[in-house]
Amino acid sequence: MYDLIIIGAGTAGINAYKQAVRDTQNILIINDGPWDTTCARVGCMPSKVLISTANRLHDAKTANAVGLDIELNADTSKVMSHVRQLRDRFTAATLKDVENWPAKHKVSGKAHFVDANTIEVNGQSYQARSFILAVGSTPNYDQQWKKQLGDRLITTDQIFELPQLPERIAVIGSGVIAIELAQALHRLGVQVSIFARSKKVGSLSSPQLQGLAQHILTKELDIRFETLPYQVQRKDQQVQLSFKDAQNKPQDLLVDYLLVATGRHSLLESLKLYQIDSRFKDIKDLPIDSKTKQLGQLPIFVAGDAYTNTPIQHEAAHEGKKLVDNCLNYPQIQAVKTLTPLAIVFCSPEMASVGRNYQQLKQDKTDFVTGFVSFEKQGRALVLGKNQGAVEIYVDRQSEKILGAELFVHQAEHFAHLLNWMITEQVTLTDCLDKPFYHPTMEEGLRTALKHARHQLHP
Ligand SMILES: Cc1cc2nc3c(=O)[nH]c(=O)nc-3n(C[C@H](O)[C@H](O)[C@H](O)COP(=O)(O)OP(=O)(O)OC[C@H]3O[C@@H](n4cnc5c(N)ncnc54)[C@H](O)[C@@H]3O)c2cc1C
Ligand SMILES: NC(=O)c1ccc[n+]([C@@H]2O[C@H](COP(=O)([O-])OP(=O)(O)OC[C@H]3O[C@@H](n4cnc5c(N)ncnc54)[C@H](O)[C@@H]3O)[C@@H](O)[C@H]2O)c1
Repeated sequence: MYDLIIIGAGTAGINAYKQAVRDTQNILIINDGPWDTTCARVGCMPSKVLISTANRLHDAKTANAVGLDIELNADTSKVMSHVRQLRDRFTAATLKDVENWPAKHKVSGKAHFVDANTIEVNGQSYQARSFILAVGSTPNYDQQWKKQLGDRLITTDQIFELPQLPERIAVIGSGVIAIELAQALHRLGVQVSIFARSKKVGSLSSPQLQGLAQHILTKELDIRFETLPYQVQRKDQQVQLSFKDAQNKPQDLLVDYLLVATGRHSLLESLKLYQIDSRFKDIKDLPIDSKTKQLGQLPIFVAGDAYTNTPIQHEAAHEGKKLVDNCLNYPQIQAVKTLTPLAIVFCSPEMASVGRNYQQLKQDKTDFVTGFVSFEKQGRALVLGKNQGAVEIYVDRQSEKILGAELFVHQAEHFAHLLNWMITEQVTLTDCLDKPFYHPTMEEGLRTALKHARHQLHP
């Protein structure tokens, strides 16, 4: 019997293995499919390469904002081979790591449970005292649409394999993946039409920032809010979408591909958990503790995207690593959800959310003030030709500690880290304002927001 079996070798599983192997050699890691992680193969990394190239082109094409006039064109077959080349470099690094692990620790194949201590892979049984389930998630799409459209319906599992970018694409969804990729494709010259079932774009929960994001992004992108196609049909090598326009008139749109970005679902369903306990049939209703990630009262823990409200890479890595202690020290277990929340959307301007977001603070009836800054007239943002967007910083009225922030601004990724670390250190508004702010920088904008909050606390 193994001390621990890890199922899934993505970000969470790999981190769990690397942590566990320090304490025991009596472990096994099982993985279905490639051993190079969703993040490196079809997620974070190829998407960020595509976005980065698209933003370079966009900056050059809009260089009149900084007094330049540049004519440029993109050969999208070169762009796509660049995406794959860099992607292959990232996946190769992960695979090299895995290759160095002892062969007796690794099994390739799809695992499922037989009982609480036994799993089966490729017809063979393995037993363990504890398990980490790190099986990740997979894109949602309508099976009927897939049948009709075949290879013309794509998700993030296929898009990075396109030899070149098509002329026209329709995107379903206006969440994180949809908005990142739709904007990148648009900036690379693809005619993009976005169909969104709601009136929300990206991840922002603050009504003011959400409104601003909709306003700014719809100036650049063709987003049809609260509109979904009622019919899709394959027409030779194209897709015809039928939908009703804002005047409720039927319209048809012909595109080369339909990119479906309507969320992802957990692969826990592949594990047949109901063979452990019949109450585990509905994977949306599993008794998994949100802090310790324990399944029921069993020595079974779930890491990463398989079960989370934060399906992001660093959370998956952290959970994978931390859950090893819960497994090897069982029944002594502790919370693994310990990181101050941090989420970034790499659209442009970038969106970010740090600590508790606006909606959570409102729901909890927290007594807070909002320090606001617009970057439209901010000095450094004007110099960079990136004077768009705004930031909200939420400050507790009693303790004057920073509780959270939402951002929609150029390079929000850097502000988000600064603010996250300040929240983690439980820094107060006065502590923050006592720090140096170099001139002229975008960070001076943060100081404006902090001062705005202070003014409300001490008019
Ligand atoms: C397009 C896209 C862009 C993204 N961009 C970012 C970003 O910029 N920043 C960020 O932080 N996050 C990003 N993410 C999210 C990030 O990729 C995930 O949070 C992370 O990959 C989750 O890791 P994981 O270990 O939980 O799952 P995975 O890496 O998916 O690993 C799960 C593994 O388990 C295997 N498996 C499944 N079922 C079984 C079974 N029954 N038996 C054996 N093995 C099984 C799977 O085949 C897979 O190898 C992005 C995701 C996508 C799709
Ligand atoms: N920058 C990053 O960190 C990054 C980038 C990409 C993905 N991710 C992670 O991946 C996760 C998944 O991203 P996502 O964009 O797939 O999910 P999401 O939840 O952000 O967006 C899903 C979108 O699909 C729509 N939708 C859902 N069901 C639908 C249906 N039946 N019909 C039509 N529309 C429907 C939603 O309204 C929403 O617009 C994210 O939550 C994020 O954590 C992170």
